[in-house]
Amino acid sequence: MTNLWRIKKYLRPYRVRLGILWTLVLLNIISGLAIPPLVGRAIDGPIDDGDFSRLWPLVAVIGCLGAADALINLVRRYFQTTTAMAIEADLRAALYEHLQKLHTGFHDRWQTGQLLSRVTTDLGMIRRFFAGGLVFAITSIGMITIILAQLLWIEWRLALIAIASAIPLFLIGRAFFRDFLPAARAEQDQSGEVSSAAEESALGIRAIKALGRGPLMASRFDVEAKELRERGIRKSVIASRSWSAFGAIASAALGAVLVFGAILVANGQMTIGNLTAFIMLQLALLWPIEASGWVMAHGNEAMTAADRVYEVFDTEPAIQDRPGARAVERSDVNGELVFENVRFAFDDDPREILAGVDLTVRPGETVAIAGKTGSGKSTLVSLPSRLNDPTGGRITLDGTDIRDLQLASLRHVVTTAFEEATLFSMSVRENLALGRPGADEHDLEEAVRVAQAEFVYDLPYGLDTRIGEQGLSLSGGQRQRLALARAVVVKPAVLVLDDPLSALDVHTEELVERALAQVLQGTTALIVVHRPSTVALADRVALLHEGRIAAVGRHSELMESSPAYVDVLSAESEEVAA
Ligand SMILES: Nc1ncnc2c1ncn2[C@@H]1O[C@H](COP(=O)(O)OP(=O)(O)OP(=O)(O)O)[C@@H](O)[C@H]1O
Repeated sequence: MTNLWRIKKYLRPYRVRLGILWTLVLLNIISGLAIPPLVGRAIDGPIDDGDFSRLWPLVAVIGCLGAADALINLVRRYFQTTTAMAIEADLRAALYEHLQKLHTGFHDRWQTGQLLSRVTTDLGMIRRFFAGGLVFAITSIGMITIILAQLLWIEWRLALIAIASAIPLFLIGRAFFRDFLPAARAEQDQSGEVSSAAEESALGIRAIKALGRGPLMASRFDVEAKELRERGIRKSVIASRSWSAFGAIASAALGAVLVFGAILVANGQMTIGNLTAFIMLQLALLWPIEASGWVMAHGNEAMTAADRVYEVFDTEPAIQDRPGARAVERSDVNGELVFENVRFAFDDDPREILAGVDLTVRPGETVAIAGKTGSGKSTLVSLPSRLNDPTGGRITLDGTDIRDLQLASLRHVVTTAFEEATLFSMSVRENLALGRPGADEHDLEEAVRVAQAEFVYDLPYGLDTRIGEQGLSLSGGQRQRLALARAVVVKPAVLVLDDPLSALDVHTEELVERALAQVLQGTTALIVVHRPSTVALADRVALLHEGRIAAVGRHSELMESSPAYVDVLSAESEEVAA
């Protein structure tokens, strides 16, 4: 309950709307429950006396109350739905913003499907609770209280029968809470597993087809989907059992009232009009009692949904601005990047990937990082833009620890292009300008030229062509060149390139390198290299070996002085040749 309660801060901006909503709910209850006593009065009065002149005014009042009830209902539903949707949209935006702040380690650990189901299904459940369950709950409590008061007023002995039926209802409700909550959680978690499986299959469709593993993946998906179905059925069985029991007890209570009511009428202790009003009210009680089963189910689902959503909200962004962090302007940066005894280990992994890296990259210098596969090159270059933070030592930019610089401004100054070129479902122009929304036509043209990505002008709508999810309609090399152009557009002070030319043919790579060399003049750059040809871009090369920089120098010097360096490059070139 506590997590669902925490959502109240998202309700605050809608205070006025919620105020109107609750007033309408109250009016709805009053207009609905005023009718049965009036019917009773009509039966015992004008109908019993056969005095129709007194009947019509009562009929008119009952008619007006019915019409008012329907109208209020309509307006209430409008407020209820629009307010709940607005709250859901706010929560979704907040959750998305929070996900953006969480460091990459969080996203490595969490399956995307589990996050997707939280952003979609779980928030939907919370909305349905606020739009339906909560309003029903409050309406039901209000109705039950007023109806019980009316029943006691009309005939207390019959009212006791109605009240006695509350005991088994309470017991069933308690058992329901005990069983339904874990069942709902299990179903929601499994729904995340199914989303993950579907998402992985969609992303990996090429690999699945190429390996001829369609049937295998389908059968694995089937297992997850069946599990979801079974958990869903288990949950529904618990809910239906309780709802049926609720309905059965309420109907039994109604039957008992009919029998005892008939005896009281026969003995002249109760009028027929009062018995009719009593039964009408008790029938009106059936609805909130039945609805309470539904409300409890929704409430439970919303509680587990809120727990799942707050698991994400409660994860503190591991990489944040330090207190007193200052903004850094591109124009103020010289670009001296220094790694001082930098250590790094991934969460929950005792191995140190970096075990004391010392490296100075001078302003405007291009340093290539070479090393065996898995030696930690990508890890090392993820540190200057704070995609990860070192677990020991520090990195300075112009002498200031990068953790003392505001994160948002740091990432405008230090930009990275990765080997895995992720493009977004937007136009080529939007993709290019992602890191610098104010970039003009000339900046984009220059970046496209540097990355040898002129093919974009031949796309059906040139720069305005919308490229598909992950740029799937482009080749690997084309995507890589666009991602490189995107990093170049930013004109950062420090450019980090994590093997961004791996998918290019040797000829294109040479052209890109030649153009890139001009851009790199005056830009501090850190480039992960695999191919000896890419090393040509660098002023110096640093060899990463067993978590440390084992050698630094010009390529030609290292070729002479470092057998380990020769080994790494020859291994890489054999791989490339293969
Ligand atoms: N998110 C992660 N969690 C745990 N370990 C990781 C994670 N990412 C990478 N590693 C491990 O860290 C080590 C270094 O990986 P990294 O990707 O930095 O190496 P690399 O030198 O860039 O490799 P390659 O040349 O193959 O791209 C590897 O052993 C890898 O298995």
